[in-house]
Amino acid sequence: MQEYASRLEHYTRFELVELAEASGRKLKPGDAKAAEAEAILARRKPQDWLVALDERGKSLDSVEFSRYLGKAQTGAKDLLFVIGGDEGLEDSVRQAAHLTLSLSRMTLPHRLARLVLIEQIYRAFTLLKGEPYHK
Ligand SMILES: C[S@@+](CC[C@H](N)C(=O)[O-])C[C@H]1O[C@@H](n2cnc3c(N)ncnc32)[C@H](O)[C@@H]1O
Repeated sequence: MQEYASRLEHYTRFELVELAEASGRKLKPGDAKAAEAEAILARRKPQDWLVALDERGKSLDSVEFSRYLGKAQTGAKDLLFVIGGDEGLEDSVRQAAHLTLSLSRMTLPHRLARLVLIEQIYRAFTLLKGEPYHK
């Protein structure tokens, strides 16, 4: 994560925000998910395109993903990628999303999903710049 985060600094402003899991507050699973959704949606700014990570979402190849990043840049949009906790994301987050993105049809632990995502974001920037990282 640190390696890709520092590589990304050459291309964009990147911030990793970890919200506390609401399940630690002794809420029932549904209520914990709703509390997490509220905290996620409260962070959204008007210029953000929210991208919800979910295995049931849309599959893009790396070139298609780089075009999506390019479109956000052209439209002066900030991308807010959201990865769920153990219980996944609540429907309200998926409904608010500009894109629901799948990295694979398999369910990944959230830290692994985060690592795959950041590498793909880095790859996307190298593609947009025409740099020789992507083979
Ligand atoms: C352990 S998973 C949660 C699984 C949960 N049971 C569900 O139904 O969503 C934690 C988070 O990692 C992300 N994630 C896991 N696998 C993914 C995949 N294949 N594609 C995109 N995101 C994924 C999602 O954001 C998910 O909410």
